[in-house]
Amino acid sequence: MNSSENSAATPDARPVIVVDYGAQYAQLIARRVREANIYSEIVPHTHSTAQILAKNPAAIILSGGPSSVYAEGAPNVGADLFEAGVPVLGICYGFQAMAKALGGTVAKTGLREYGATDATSEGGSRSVLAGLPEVQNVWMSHGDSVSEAPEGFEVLATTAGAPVAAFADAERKLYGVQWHPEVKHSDYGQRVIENFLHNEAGLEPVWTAGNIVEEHVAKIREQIGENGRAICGLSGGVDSAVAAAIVQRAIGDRLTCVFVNHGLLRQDEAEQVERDFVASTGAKLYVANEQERFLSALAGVTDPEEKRKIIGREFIRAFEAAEAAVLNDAAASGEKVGFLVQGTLYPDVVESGGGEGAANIKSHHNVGGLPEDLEFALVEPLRTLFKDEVRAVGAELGLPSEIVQRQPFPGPGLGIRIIGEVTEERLETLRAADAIARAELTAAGLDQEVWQMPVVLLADVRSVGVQGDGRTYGHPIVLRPVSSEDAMTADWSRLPYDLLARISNRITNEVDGVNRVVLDVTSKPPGTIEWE
Ligand SMILES: Nc1ncnc2c1ncn2[C@@H]1O[C@H](COP(=O)(O)OP(=O)(O)OP(=O)(O)O)[C@@H](O)[C@H]1O
Ligand SMILES: O=c1[nH]c(=O)c2[nH+]cn([C@@H]3O[C@H](COP(=O)(O)O)[C@@H](O)[C@H]3O)c2[nH]1
Ligand SMILES: NC(=O)CC[C@H](N)C(=O)O
Ligand SMILES: [Mg+2]
Repeated sequence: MNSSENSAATPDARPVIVVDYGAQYAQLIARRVREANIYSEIVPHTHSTAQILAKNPAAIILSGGPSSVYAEGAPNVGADLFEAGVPVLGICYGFQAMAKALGGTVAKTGLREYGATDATSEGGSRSVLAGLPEVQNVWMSHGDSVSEAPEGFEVLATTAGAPVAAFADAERKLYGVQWHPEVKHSDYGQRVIENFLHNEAGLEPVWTAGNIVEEHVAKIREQIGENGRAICGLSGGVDSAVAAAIVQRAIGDRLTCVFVNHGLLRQDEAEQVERDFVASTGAKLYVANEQERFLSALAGVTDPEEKRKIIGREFIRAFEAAEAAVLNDAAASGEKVGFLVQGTLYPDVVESGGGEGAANIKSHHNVGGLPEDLEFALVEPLRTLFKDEVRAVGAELGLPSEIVQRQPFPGPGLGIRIIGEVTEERLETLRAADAIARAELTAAGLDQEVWQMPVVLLADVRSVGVQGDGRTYGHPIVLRPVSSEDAMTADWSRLPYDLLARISNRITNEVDGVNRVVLDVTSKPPGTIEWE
């Protein structure tokens, strides 16, 4: 998505639906569609044709997947999906499933293609390959092939291992490619996707940062009403700052931001949020000092999910208390209250098991960690966006780059970075170590290279050390620097050794009770970014 000019047009609310056949790349397909300035959502292949069509899709993309279409129990696509008049693009497994459903032939050819391959296409209508060279480098990952295209289809390309590597039926607006246009290794992949969306399906590229802001401002005005008032949970992070700015644009000073100091913050964080946020936005800010509430609720708790649920619940209790403190008069005078703005993003929803068909990986405090007796009506303008999209929206709203480019910090804060029970003493230890690591990363000029760097205290692990000629029996600190595009996947950052050495030296010298610093070299998956 671009931060864009043509904000006058209204966005096409109809999504492009990506049907996920268990692909490694379903998320990536949705992102590429969004990069083409068209809104996209993912659904699992267990959705029936009726469920898919109920979403009123502007187009449909069938993803790749690990199965073979001819195997018993393989996920199928109903032939009725192709009769709805909605343009469809099949990719890899999706392409094969489409061929089979429409009467073509798919077989195990024994010709496996993994990685870079040349696809050749000559003459004909070109269709989704319009404007591409006749021989292009595409990225493949298949062992099955379409050997005969269904009736009515034109073969658009071939490769050494795939006699039918791409096909099209322009009349019915049905298309398929054996390769993966969504991965960057396919040289013209994005062009194939854009040809499909813009030229063949005829969709306007109007899903832009400017339009998202306009659409949400209008929706929020309607939801909150003429005389409604709202509070916004503000953390100092990007998401809540952008959410607050959108809502402020919609209802002005009928919005009050509430910053909860839950005692799980990093060093100097509370002061910094109070200072910077108000200075750059002029928003009304109420600071709720709730350290006691959270720490006593967390006493004795070690299970990560339990911690998250407790923190999610206490956040809501803190918001209720704050609302009573700041909006009591408004409620008494008959104004509408009870709206809570949160900076919830798409990945928070997916990881909390709220993405359709997704597993519950961990309960994000603002989604899966919400209590059942929640009485607020939630206002979540960023709920369908990825982080980089939120940053584009923030820039569009004119927020300063210190806020827009800020590294993420989870709402449950240091509470999920102490492995073991959360106590005041452990928080102090972790705060000191974290402050050193952050200061050194900043001094090395690497804040923008690194997505975020959780610093974790293994409070229940001890190891033997030697410091000042004496034996120590202390705790390890874990550094978890990662690079990422949207927090859904991540890789560990290759920080320079001398920087790591400086951080390690300073932490073991300056922080009492810590005698060892270790580096987490796990990507996501399999590890998540946070340890709990
Ligand atoms: N200390 C806090 N006080 C009030 N609200 C909070 C606090 N921490 C988190 N929240 C709420 O929970 C939401 C989700 O937190 P999350 O950390 O994902 O977002 P963020 O802090 O706004 O941005 P970032 O992900 O960049 O840290 C926030 O957008 C905000 O509404
Ligand atoms: O506001 C939040 N509430 C939460 O409960 C939460 N849990 C993880 N995170 C942040 O989400 C991103 C992905 O983290 P994980 O790989 O650990 O799931 C990373 O950026 C994490 O810091 C949270 N943010
Ligand atoms: N990546 C895919 O979608 C693979 C599809 C199918 N399993 C094959 O091997 O051809
Ligand atoms: Mg945060």
